[in-house]
Amino acid sequence: MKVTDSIDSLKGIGEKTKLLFYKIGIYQLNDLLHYYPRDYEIYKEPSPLKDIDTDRPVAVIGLIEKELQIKTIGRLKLITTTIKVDDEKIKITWFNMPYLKNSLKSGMKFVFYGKINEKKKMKTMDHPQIFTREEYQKKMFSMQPVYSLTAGLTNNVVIKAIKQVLNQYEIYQEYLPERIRTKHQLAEYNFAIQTIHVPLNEEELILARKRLVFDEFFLFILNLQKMKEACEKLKSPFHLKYVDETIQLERALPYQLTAAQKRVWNEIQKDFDSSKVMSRLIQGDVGSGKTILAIMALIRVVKNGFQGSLMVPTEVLARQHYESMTKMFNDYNLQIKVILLTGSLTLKEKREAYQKIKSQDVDIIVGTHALIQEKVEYANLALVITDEQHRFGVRQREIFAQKGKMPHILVMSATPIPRTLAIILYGDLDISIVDEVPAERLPIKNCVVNTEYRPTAYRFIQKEVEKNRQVYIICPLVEESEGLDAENVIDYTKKLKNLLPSAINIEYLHGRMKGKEKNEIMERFLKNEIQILVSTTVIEVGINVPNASVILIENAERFGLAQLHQLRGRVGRGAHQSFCILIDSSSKKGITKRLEILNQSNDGFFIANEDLKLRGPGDLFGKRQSGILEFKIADIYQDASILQLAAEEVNQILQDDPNLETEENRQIKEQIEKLKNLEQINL
Ligand SMILES: Nc1ncnc2c1ncn2[C@@H]1O[C@H](COP(=O)(O)OP(=O)(O)OP(=O)(O)O)[C@@H](O)[C@H]1O
Repeated sequence: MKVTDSIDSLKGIGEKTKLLFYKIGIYQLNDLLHYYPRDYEIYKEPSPLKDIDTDRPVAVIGLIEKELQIKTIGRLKLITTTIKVDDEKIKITWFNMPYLKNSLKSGMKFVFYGKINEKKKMKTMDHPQIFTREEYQKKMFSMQPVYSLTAGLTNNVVIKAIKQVLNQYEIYQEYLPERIRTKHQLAEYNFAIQTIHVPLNEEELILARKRLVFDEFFLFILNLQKMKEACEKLKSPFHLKYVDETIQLERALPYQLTAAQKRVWNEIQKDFDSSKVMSRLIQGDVGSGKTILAIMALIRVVKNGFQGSLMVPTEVLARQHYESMTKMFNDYNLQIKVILLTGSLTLKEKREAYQKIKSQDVDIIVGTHALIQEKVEYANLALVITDEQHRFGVRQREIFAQKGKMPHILVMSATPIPRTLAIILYGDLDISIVDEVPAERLPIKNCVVNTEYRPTAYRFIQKEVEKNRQVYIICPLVEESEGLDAENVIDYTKKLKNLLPSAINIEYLHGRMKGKEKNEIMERFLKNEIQILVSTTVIEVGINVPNASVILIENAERFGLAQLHQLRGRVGRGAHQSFCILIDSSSKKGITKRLEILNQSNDGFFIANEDLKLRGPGDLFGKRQSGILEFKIADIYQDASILQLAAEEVNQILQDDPNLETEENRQIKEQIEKLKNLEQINL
């Protein structure tokens, strides 16, 4: 057996389970070993209720006060009871486990393990695990990994599969020099992989995690540096002379570019003036006006007779850019042809698009990942604009190099990272910062409230709609989900429709809808035919509807701060006063404190820094920032100090041995090659 063996070479994994593993991106044993847990259940000593101040599962010893009740709702069986813990009552609900009635009787004491919530001043626990005290004693202090799953695949199946592999192999060869490991107290590689999946205690887990985080950063930075070296030597085959159309557009815009936008535009122009291949990152807070800079760069390219492309993370956003660009080019009579290329086009539409791209019948191609698929042949692509989620890494550059020439690259990012980190993480790119928002913008007014505030919020929303404004409402879930106590867009929309006058058009949007439906909803929202859009976080990145003035975020406690900041950035993009209402459905002090940070500031950098302070380093289970340079295990904020160390080591190594030729460094080189082949490296 080898790590490159297929997942179904394991015992107990047949065709059906194999496909479930495929769904979460696990094809080979190697993928499985690098599929790290998203969390761990830690069975700590049962705590007294008054000491519990966390949103993590805990164990409590409870006396069953009432016989279990069974209620059937459709196909769902709800089993409820109340337990008494230190003179306080907790309402317990299980789902579809009617047999519990036989073993859990009133007057008996058990250990209940689960999350404690508070609903209408009553403490609740949904679907807790139950143990006798003896059983719990045995389990105490053990840790169980929790993996991200897909419907049909259980945590246990993943655990069993991983254990099979771990039991069989001395999996990997250590490749990191002893010197580096000792200096930074890094655990051995095999130990780290083993322990991340089967930790014996928290101390070992922290060690294992540190090693894997270091590796992830180390290899990532090493690759970036190599890439930078390679790029610096490249001469661009595209000579892009200055064109008048960009200045004409700038003059015709309904607004003045901010000083920051002008500065960044100059930096881009300088790259074009030089003979090198541009690799530039434009970093700017939400709504700072990065898009117009991208458009101006595209115009310069097109007016030099070449093609440019804009690649974004979602179809909804691709369509938005496509439409606003087409309109802008028509309005200003720029004679530029734009085409949309996304996964949801029909085969026929795709074929037509490929043809037009190949014959240079179109100038600008806007789309999702579909843009870099094999079948797309560009006639003359000179500029690729992408966002940080689609890091335009080695592989993509290679694809383009194979397809022809090396285009200029512009990466856009709204991630607020301090400059020192940005320099490391985007080491291959020159950085431009749009550090200013348009002057006439009014700062967003924020409030963090609990669920009792909803009626007031709805009255406020109604008034805003009467003023012709529009509203986003964000819910974490698409539909009601077993065991998850959070708002969902489908029921929420129904509820709002009943509460608000029928003249107000309320619709919902979520990621599981078909592409066509999503487009239709977004188009209607853009035209103000829909006034209230109840949505999941599909609207998170880039969506631009300047007339929207309110965003209400339900279960705000469930989101990371960076994500909330992104969501909030959907309003305050026009001249209207905008508002962000964060509904905190938990009553935990720590969480509210976190949300308070958003209340204090609209500045992404400030928020990221405060968040970091609050979480403190080494907080293994902090909410990971989503959407930022997706590392498998590392978190750029939380692990900032390891990132620095890894960067220092890389610099040292490359300074001493640029081609990684010494015996020690050759092993590192081999590891990179191996991981690249296994697609296990974040490039
Ligand atoms: N200098 C300016 N003055 C006034 N409005 C501007 C200016 N620059 C851009 N805008 C407008 O501000 C809005 C937000 O700009 P844009 O969509 O480019 O933001 P962004 O930086 O891409 O933000 P996000 O990261 O949230 O997508 C748009 O409606 C745009 O037309």
